[in-house]
Amino acid sequence: MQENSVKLGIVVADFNYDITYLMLQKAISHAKFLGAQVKIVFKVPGSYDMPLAVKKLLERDVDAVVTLGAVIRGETKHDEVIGAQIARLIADLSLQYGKPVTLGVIGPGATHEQAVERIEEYANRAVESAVKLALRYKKLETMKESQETVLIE
Ligand SMILES: Nc1c(NC[C@H](O)[C@H](O)[C@H](O)CO)[nH]c(=O)[nH]c1=O
Ligand SMILES: CC(=O)[C@@H](O)COP(=O)(O)O
Repeated sequence: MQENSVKLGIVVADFNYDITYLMLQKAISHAKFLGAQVKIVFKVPGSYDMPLAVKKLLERDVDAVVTLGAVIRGETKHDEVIGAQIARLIADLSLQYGKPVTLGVIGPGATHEQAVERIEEYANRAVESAVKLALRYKKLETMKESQETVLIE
C-alpha cells in the first residue's frame, strides 16, 4: 500500500516474551504494509504497566498508539485483574487525548496455546484499527461542515 501520513507508537509487554516478540514483528511489518510509520516502540515489563507508557506516547507526535501483550491464565485471578485494568485505562486515555489507542492484548483467561494461535490476528488487528481510525479522524478534522450526509470510512 502507498505510504500514508499515519504515525504510530507501539507499547509492547516483555511478559510472555516468546509471544509478544512475535506480535511486535507482525505489528511492524503490518504497519509497513499499510504505509504507516512506526515512530516509537516502548517496551514495558508486563501488560499491567502499559497505561503510563501509553500516556507518554500520546503526549508525543503520534496519531495513534497500539498496545501488544499476552495475559495468560495462571492459578489465581491475577490475569483478570490485569486485563480489566488495562482495557479500562487505555480506553480512558484514548478519550482524554483524543487519539485512538488500540487493544492488541491477548487474554485474560488465555492458555499459552490459545495465545500462540492469536499472535498474528491480534497484532494485525490492533495495527489495522489504529491506522484506519487515525485516517478517519484526520479526514473528519479537515472536513468542512456540510448539509449532505457525510460518510467517513
Ligand atoms: N501475568 C502476566 C503479567 N504480569 C506482570 C504484570 O503485567 C506487571 O508487569 C507486574 O505486575 C508489575 O507491575 N503481565 C502480562 O503481560 N501477562 C501476564 O500473563
Ligand atoms: C501466568 C501468570 O504469570 C499470571 O497470569 C499470574 O499467575 P498466577 O495466577 O498463578 O499468580
